[in-house]
Amino acid sequence: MSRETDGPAVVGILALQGDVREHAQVLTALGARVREVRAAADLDGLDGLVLPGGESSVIEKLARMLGVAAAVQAAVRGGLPVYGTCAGMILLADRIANPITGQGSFGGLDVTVARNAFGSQVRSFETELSVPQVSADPVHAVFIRAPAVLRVGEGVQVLASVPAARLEDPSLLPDGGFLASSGQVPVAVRQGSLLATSFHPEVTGDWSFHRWFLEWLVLPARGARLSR
Ligand SMILES: NC(=O)CC[C@H](N)C(=O)O
Repeated sequence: MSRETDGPAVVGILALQGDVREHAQVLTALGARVREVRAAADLDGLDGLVLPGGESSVIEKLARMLGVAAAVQAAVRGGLPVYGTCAGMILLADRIANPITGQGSFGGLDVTVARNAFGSQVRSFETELSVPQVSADPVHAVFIRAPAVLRVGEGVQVLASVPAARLEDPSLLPDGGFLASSGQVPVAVRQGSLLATSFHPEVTGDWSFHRWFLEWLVLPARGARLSR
């Protein structure tokens, strides 16, 4: 496999549907080189990958048809840093509580998500999140038909949450367990080299999560590979 040994990190964006351009603008402004990914070969030599917001069932179906789904799954298993926003979070989740018929996910992130858990488009909301690991300032987050994380596995770190009362149907949260007892529902999680947010930093002008993804997941993994 060919790999450039210096220059900017090369970050792919799965470009089948969704807000690809918005992610490209943020990543480019932060100094990464962006490559749109539509085929398995486009993943070759990437330092990181972004799964954008959009419609998860459409993205997953197209990815399967184009043979890129299996390649993304292999890349995730191989440790490629991946950041999924909104639909991208659903694509990374190991379990979807309410898939449409036939909908699967790429998986890798040990969470259960519920699609559209905060309600329909008209119930979209914006809020300031406290995310001390990612930013000293509150992070501005916009939720558009966003998924909620209902369960997290042991290796999953919760970076940010919102009150469970925000859910369209708070009884979605499983009884017992720390999620239910905290009254909060996670909206930003990290497991190893995988990062996922229910919301869309690419549309708000708040670049904290992209910056954190590049600095803490993409560049260290790249450094480790290059020094091998
Ligand atoms: N803004 C979004 O990415 C919405 C996600 C969408 N509701 C889905 O299920 O894929």
